[in-house]
Amino acid sequence: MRSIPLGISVSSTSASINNSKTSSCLNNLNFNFKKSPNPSFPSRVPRSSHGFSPSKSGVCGASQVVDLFPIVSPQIVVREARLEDCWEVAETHCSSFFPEYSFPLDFVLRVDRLMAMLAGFSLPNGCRRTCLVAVIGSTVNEAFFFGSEDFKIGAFDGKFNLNRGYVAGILTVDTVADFLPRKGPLRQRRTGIAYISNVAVRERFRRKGIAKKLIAKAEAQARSWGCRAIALHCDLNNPGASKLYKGQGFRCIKVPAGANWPQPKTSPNIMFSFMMKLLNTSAIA
Ligand SMILES: CC(=O)SCCNC(=O)CCNC(=O)[C@H](O)C(C)(C)COP(=O)(O)OP(=O)(O)OC[C@H]1O[C@@H](n2cnc3c(N)ncnc32)[C@H](O)[C@@H]1OP(=O)(O)O
Repeated sequence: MRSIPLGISVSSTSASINNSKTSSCLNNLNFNFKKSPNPSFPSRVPRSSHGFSPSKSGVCGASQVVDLFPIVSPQIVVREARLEDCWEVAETHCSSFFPEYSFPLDFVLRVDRLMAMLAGFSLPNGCRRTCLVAVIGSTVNEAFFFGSEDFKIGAFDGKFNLNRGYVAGILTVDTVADFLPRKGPLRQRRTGIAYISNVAVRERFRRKGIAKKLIAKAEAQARSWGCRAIALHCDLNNPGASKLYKGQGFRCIKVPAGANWPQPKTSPNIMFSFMMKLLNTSAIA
């Protein structure tokens, strides 16, 4: 057990949030479909359809194989989402979190997600938010852009490039930290802790190390914002995601019994572990 500067203890073994209200919300998506659980925290974990098996002890894992033999796998670039990515971001999100939906509901979901992203999200003053994408097959000169550096449309960069590649994975990182306990009598927002949500990789691209790359980039982004830690909620019934985050150095936070601990708003049946990782701030990317 080690301690993280939050006044809470960190267990490296199992996830435990001793709060029965583990239902709750997704802070940065505007979905309102009653049928669905929180899209960021799916109750159903789609199984991957890759050709590799997860690593057993001492055996090289699938995503490690891709790291070792990059030649046989297409190049994956992780970057900030731009305007031209928005439909594929919506598709990746919906197909990963709502795989059971079929036409026409799946189409409505994608349009809803797209509108939410383009409309933008209201962020408290000083908060940052970035949607990262992992793209495959972006071969031509990445330097040729239309639009402007400083212009943002919703969660997207206002510039775009006709050679955009294909979005295979997504991740949102922000500094909103809605799910952390507030500080002091004024209940001030905690600063310096970035929050990851909406991690999704298209089913046919899973177990190739894409989520690992997205997380690494999110950590670099958080460091560049001056954050000292990064956190997330993970559905306890999502063993693949838990393994991913533990493998990347996240540890489960044990919330003290009776603590007034904010929870993501989703279906009341979903239980989450809150996971956190301290960032090595000397390694600014
Ligand atoms: C904070 C949040 O947003 S939680 C929500 C997480 N998202 C989802 O559940 C959506 C549906 N699932 C997905 O999109 C994907 O399966 C993800 C995001 C969980 C994983 O994406 P991937 O690109 O496949 O992960 P990646 O290839 O980087 O895996 C890295 C390691 O994580 C672990 N891992 C990932 N998926 C699995 C799995 N299904 N079963 C077991 N271990 C897994 C493995 O240790 C893997 O290493 P290995 O392949 O060398 O054994």
